[in-house]
Amino acid sequence: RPAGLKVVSQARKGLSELLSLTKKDESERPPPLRPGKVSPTLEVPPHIPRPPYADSGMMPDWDPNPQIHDAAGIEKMRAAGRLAAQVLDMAGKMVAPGVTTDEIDKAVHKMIVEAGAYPSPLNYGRFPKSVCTSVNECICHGIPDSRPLREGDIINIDVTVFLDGYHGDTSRMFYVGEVSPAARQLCEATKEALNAAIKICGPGVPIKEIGRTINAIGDKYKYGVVKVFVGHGVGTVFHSWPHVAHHRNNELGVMQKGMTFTIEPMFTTGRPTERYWADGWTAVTADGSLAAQWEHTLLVTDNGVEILTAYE
Ligand SMILES: COc1cccc(Cn2ccc3cc(C(=O)NO)cnc32)c1
Ligand SMILES: [Co+2]
Ligand SMILES: [Co+2]
Repeated sequence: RPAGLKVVSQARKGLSELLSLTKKDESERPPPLRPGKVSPTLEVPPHIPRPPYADSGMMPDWDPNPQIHDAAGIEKMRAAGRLAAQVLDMAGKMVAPGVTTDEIDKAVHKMIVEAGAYPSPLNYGRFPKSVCTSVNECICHGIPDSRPLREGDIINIDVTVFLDGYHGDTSRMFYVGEVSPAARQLCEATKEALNAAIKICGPGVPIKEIGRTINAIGDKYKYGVVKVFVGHGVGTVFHSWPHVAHHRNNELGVMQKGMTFTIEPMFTTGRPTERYWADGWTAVTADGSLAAQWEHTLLVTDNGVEILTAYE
């Protein structure tokens, strides 16, 4: 097709897409396309113990039982949490303008495998990469790709490792160069909410107290509190009971000594409702507002909780 005509047809396509953006109802708009390309899947050497879904790509139903450990299990959960925190720290040090999330994925994959562990997200529900990288309006489960990070971006890096039969799961926010005060406040407030929730945890405490505590902080800053994604029991399986809601709720269940679970609140600067990219998986805020998330894996102790994924 002569170049001139091609330009006209592209302009027409762009215009119609622009017009479609003016439509009020978000669901009428075509789902956003991923800006980058997802690279081929990386291998994990066969000698490394792997979770059952590693070969099937299944996303198993959540185990209905809490993950409660004896002394030996606690030691293994400590080791998995420690490795996850170390890998996350390494990944965070890579964050800079021009670095792609695919490069971060490759470095995370390498460090986890060299530690003799399996990167838990890989092939979990057919997730194609070894870490979740959620940038700006991406709420969680962002898939690493060829998009270079840009000055002013905020990024959540979510690392889960499967070490010696136990998962450790943690995530943090990182700034790409200088970010706006509004973006910074969102990230700090979300971290404040996670820390406040951790403080109220302990044996016998109702799990719903977590959501009450986090929701109150979201309200204080007038942020959206994401409801659709929750924290979870974690241990020999990636996800189990309890569902740990980050909003006010009436879920049953209390924390028990020896139990391990995550708290992973997500706040948004706009409305907390999600929509999905054309890949059908990547959850982004429907109104394009920024989202932030922090996550720790916790162990309920005699008088509180131990943060298994703590970092200096
Ligand atoms: C394209 O396959 C997808 C797309 C989205 C989500 C998934 C499933 N999944 C993958 C990684 C992952 C991490 C958690 C977690 O608990 N983070 O703290 C939960 N689900 C997860 C697969
Ligand atoms: Co996580
Ligand atoms: Co998690």
